[in-house]
Amino acid sequence: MATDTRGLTATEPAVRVRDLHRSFSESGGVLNGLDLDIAPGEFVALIGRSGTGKSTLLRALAGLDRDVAGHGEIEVPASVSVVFQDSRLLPWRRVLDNVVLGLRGAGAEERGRQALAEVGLEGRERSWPFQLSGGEQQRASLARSLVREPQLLLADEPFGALDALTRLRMHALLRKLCEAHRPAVLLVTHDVDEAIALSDRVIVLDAGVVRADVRVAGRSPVELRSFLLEELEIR
Ligand SMILES: Nc1ncnc2c1ncn2[C@@H]1O[C@H](COP(=O)(O)OP(=O)(O)OP(=O)(O)O)[C@@H](O)[C@H]1O
Repeated sequence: MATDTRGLTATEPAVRVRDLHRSFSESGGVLNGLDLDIAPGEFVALIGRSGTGKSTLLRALAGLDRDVAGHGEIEVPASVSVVFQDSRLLPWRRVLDNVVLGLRGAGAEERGRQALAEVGLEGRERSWPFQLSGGEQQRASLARSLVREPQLLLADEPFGALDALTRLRMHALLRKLCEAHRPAVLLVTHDVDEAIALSDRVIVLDAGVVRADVRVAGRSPVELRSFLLEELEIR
């Protein structure tokens, strides 16, 4: 199996990646011996210039890259949820049905309703996805992830398509949800300010390896921002 999944103990990292290599052609690797640990409950943002392998890493962790086997070690928790830039709600199912899709057990629907209430979509259970705004669709997508109580939440530019104000609202919501549910989070973003605002740690990926790995706590956001922009070679 490509990805090793397991239950977690308090002392183990939620995510452990060692010497991960991935290439898609003869001409060079996209991931070039990447190492990464994420602690349970830790929120890590992953930034890097376009094409540096962020989505490739996320797909490998999500188990969506079937050909990554044998290219390094990947350990992730048993329950992983993924949120993408588009909500990926099924258009032919109502919002609540999307949220609980695949869930079993008598309490599934009630848990779905609670998750929708948590993201501020109480009363929209029977709406169709097309009846929701872009931000509401992303909130439904977050509810669909969180109702599964993942130990790891992977998010690939989840707010990239939203306007600035909706984005800020989604930041506050995501922080609140993560504080309540405490999944480990890996958030891929192009937005340095989003990375600083949301995360405990920011990782800069460059040419498929970790170029910088910084803790946010205790650092001035202004100084951290300029350090990260330098690491991204944006001056
Ligand atoms: N399935 C694939 N087949 C061929 N090439 C791929 C595949 N997936 C990714 N690549 C290539 O790997 C490189 C890294 O892609 P990836 O999507 O991981 O970058 P990224 O850092 O997420 O970029 P961006 O910030 O632009 O989204 C790119 O050159 C891309 O074309």
